[in-house]
Formats: sequence, C-alpha cells, structure tokens
Amino acid sequence: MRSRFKRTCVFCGSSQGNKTTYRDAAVDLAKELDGGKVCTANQETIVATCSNNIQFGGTVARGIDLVYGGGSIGLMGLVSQAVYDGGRHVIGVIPKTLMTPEIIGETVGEVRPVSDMHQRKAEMARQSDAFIALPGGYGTLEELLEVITWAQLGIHHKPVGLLNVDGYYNSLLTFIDQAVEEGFISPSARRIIVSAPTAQELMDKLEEYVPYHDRVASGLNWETGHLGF
Ligand SMILES: C/C(=C\CNc1ncnc2c1ncn2[C@@H]1O[C@H](COP(=O)(O)O)[C@@H](O)[C@H]1O)CO
Repeated sequence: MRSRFKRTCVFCGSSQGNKTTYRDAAVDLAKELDGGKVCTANQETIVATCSNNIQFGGTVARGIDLVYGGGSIGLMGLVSQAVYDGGRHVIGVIPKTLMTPEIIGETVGEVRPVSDMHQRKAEMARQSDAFIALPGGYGTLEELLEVITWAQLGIHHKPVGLLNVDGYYNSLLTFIDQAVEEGFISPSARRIIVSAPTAQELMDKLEEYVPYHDRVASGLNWETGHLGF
C-alpha cells in the first residue's frame, strides 16, 4: 500500500507528559509513518526498502516524512528522533528566537528557520499533506484548532487527525460534540476531526479521509499562494 501522504505534520507536547503511554505513542506514530520499523543498524538497506514501499516484517512501509516544530524537547524530540532513526526525512520549522539548544535542544534532520510563530504554522502547513496531533498543551491545541478552522474555511483540504492516547482528548471531543448539539459547529464540520486511539488506526482512517466541503467556503477565494495550497 502506497501512502497518499508524502509528508505529515505532527503537533505535540514540548513536554513528555506524566504517563509512559504518551512517550510510547510518539514512538509508535513515528514507526507508523516511516514504515512500521525503527532501524538502528543497516540503515541504508532499510531506507531503500522504505523508499520502495516494500512490505517487511509483516508491516507496511508507508514511507512518510515528518514536519514538526523542531528541537528535541518533550514528545517533539521523541517523534522526530524515531522518524529520523527510521530513515525518513525530518523537517523542523523553528522561529529564530527559539533556535538555541538551551531552549529547544538539538534538532535532527533539516532545520527551517522562520521569523515568528505565525510563519512557523504557515510553513508547517505548506510543507505537509496531513496533520496529526499527539497529546500536548496550549501550543498543540492552538496548532490543532487552527488547521481545523482552516479546513472549515476551505483554506486547505488536508486531513486532520487526533491521536487520542489513553483518552487524553476525550474531554475535548466531548466539548466539540456539545458545540455541535448547541449549534456552533455543523455536523458536517464535526467530521473534519479524525480521531483514533492508536497510530495505525489513525493513519488508516486518514488515508481514507474524504475532504470536507462547505457550500459557502467552497466559493471563497483565499489568497493562499504564500501557503502553497
Ligand atoms: C520557550 C519555552 C519552551 C520552548 N518550547 C517550545 N519549543 C518548540 N516548539 C514549541 C514550544 N512551545 C510550543 N511549541 C509549538 O507548540 C507545540 C508544543 O506546545 P505545547 O504547549 O507543549 O503543547 C509544538 O507542536 C510546537 O510546534 C519556555 O517554556
């Protein structure tokens, strides 16, 4: 199976959270992106295998590269290191102000410096074919809600996934369902968020996602040339 995504953007905590399940989920997601196997040796062989999208070890090589917020702190560091170790390309998009090892640690792969947090989100969105949020805090929520809002407005048509590790996002999903019941989110826009408890289920759902199209939003003409959508 060839993935329809070349690159996926992962939003996640700059902290690791208090449970090992969050750390495990970050590594599982990385394995799912790079091909189900994190390689520690004989990297050239495995990279070649991943690039050709050949099945090995009973898993499917999706061969998806990573875009993320850069650095090695928290879940961001775990997911980026594991994707990098799996032989996939990693792009870290970092505001110049945060680009010191004292703040974000070391970054694996390619670093794309940007001038501010707004440019960072635009660049992460431009470079990616899909978005996934792992558990995280304010930063993760802000990034997640922005790409959902952009999908609702027809600015992009890329899938947005929520990796609901150990029910971490249950209360957010309940709140969103309440917003639907109260008439603030339309039932069709509710479908923009694709959620699943495991990386494999989430990736399978994202591969099948049919883009949301709102009648009003479809007629809007966004000047998104700078976003490359
Ligand atoms: C300056 C401080 C910490 C540095 N923190 C960050 N480094 C890199 N990227 C960050 C940082 N904080 C937020 N981000 C972006 O938001 C997401 C993580 O935020 P969260 O609040 O931890 O969920 C992540 O996807 C990044 O793109 C001082 O504390």
